Amino acid sequence: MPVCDPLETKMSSFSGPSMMNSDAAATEFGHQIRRVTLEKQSEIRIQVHPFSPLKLRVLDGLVEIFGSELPPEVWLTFPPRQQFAVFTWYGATIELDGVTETEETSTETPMVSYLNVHNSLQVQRHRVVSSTSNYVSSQWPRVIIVGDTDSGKSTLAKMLLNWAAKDGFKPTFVDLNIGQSSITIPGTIAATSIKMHVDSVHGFPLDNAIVHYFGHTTPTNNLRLYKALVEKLARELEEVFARSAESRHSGMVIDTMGWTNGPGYELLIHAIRKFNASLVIVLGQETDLVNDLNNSLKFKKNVRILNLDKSTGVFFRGSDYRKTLRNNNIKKYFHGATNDLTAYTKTAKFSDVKVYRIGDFPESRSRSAQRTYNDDALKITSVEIGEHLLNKVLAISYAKEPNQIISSIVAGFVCIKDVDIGKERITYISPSAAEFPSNILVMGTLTWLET
Ligand SMILES: Nc1ncnc2c1ncn2[C@@H]1O[C@H](COP(=O)(O)OP(=O)(O)OP(=O)(O)O)[C@@H](O)[C@H]1O
Repeated sequence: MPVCDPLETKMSSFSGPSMMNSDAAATEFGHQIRRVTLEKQSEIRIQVHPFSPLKLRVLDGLVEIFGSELPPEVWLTFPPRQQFAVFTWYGATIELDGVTETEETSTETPMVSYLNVHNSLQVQRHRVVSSTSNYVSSQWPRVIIVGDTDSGKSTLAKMLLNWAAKDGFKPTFVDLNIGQSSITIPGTIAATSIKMHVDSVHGFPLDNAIVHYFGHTTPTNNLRLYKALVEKLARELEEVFARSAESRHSGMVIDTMGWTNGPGYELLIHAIRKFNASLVIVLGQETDLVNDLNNSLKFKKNVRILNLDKSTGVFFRGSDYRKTLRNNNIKKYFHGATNDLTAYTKTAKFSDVKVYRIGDFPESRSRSAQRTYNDDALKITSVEIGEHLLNKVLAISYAKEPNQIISSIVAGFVCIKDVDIGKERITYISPSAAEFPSNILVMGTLTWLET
């Protein structure tokens, strides 16, 4: 990677499947091995076929996918639908095997401006490491990325994390994007420390993630709960930073939802304040948003706002496609990125588990209309086990008592596959055979119908 001038209690074994490899369906669509030569500072933008994986290997030169360098000569299998760019700083040759939905090469990328940001963060990190000033006054980088949906926020977050990890730091990734979560399933507010580059196929590490279950893919179902979980996560990370100088100096990168007006804007300001962000990156042509942020944050010390171009390579994802991606994300949790893991099917007596919900919300999104369910938003209510739980994705809480549910992280998730009222038993799938850490399960509106 070239250096440009600088600008001024954890997820347990329920955390999902580990790495795997699969050749799966490529042959069904016929092998089409081809070479692609990339000139310096160019990228090939790929959307993998919806039903067939794509294999890719590097023949010559250094390439990276969103900041994660690919090993030479190793065939990597990318699952159907994955969208990514293979970028090279100095030129490279790669080989592709399989069918792509779309494929285009481009030399017009904002990568230099993104790398400039990384270099300025590195200057900040090194300054903090060598500083003798006290904990409170040390300004380690806390970056929050905001912008419209499909502006490339998660992608830039990955780059900044990967480049920092490559330079020997261990930044924390904070994922507040409940609609298209990156760390684990949708509906979660989570953070994880990035010790190595983020795997281009399998995504973020889950073993040490701090995960809270919001349970919905839109914050409007319970704005107060969303804020409460953001605040809780921010406090938990402060504790981590107080204990670990390495994490503290490495700082954090926060990914947000693409909702930037009205209540969405308020949630952004709330997150900027609670995580004490030092740099707000606004992606895309967002003059109004930049002005609003400048206005809202003018009395907040030590926060800089930087507007960067969005990459023309970012894919637009309509609402149906987003739904499909959410389903894929849950499927990945239970069955692995390349679909070659079998989840455990288990049963439990009704009396073995207790299901709770937080606040008042409509059980299905279609019935929610525009109603805002804010009364008793943080009230914990016991849920009777019944057929309404079919296909619901429930979080396994670490809480020992119901009143600890909001403040507790979750160990993982199960999906309810059958409810036998007569025998008073539920059947569920889980990525782990381990016992639950407590008998408390948390329900939201998230469902998953295996296809
Ligand atoms: N340069 C690129 N080439 C190809 N694909 C890209 C590129 N940049 C981003 N993408 C893809 O475009 C899609 C949208 O990008 P990303 O998830 O970063 O946007 P976002 O702003 O975080 O979206 P949202 O807020 O809606 O979740 C992703 O599938 C990502 O992998």
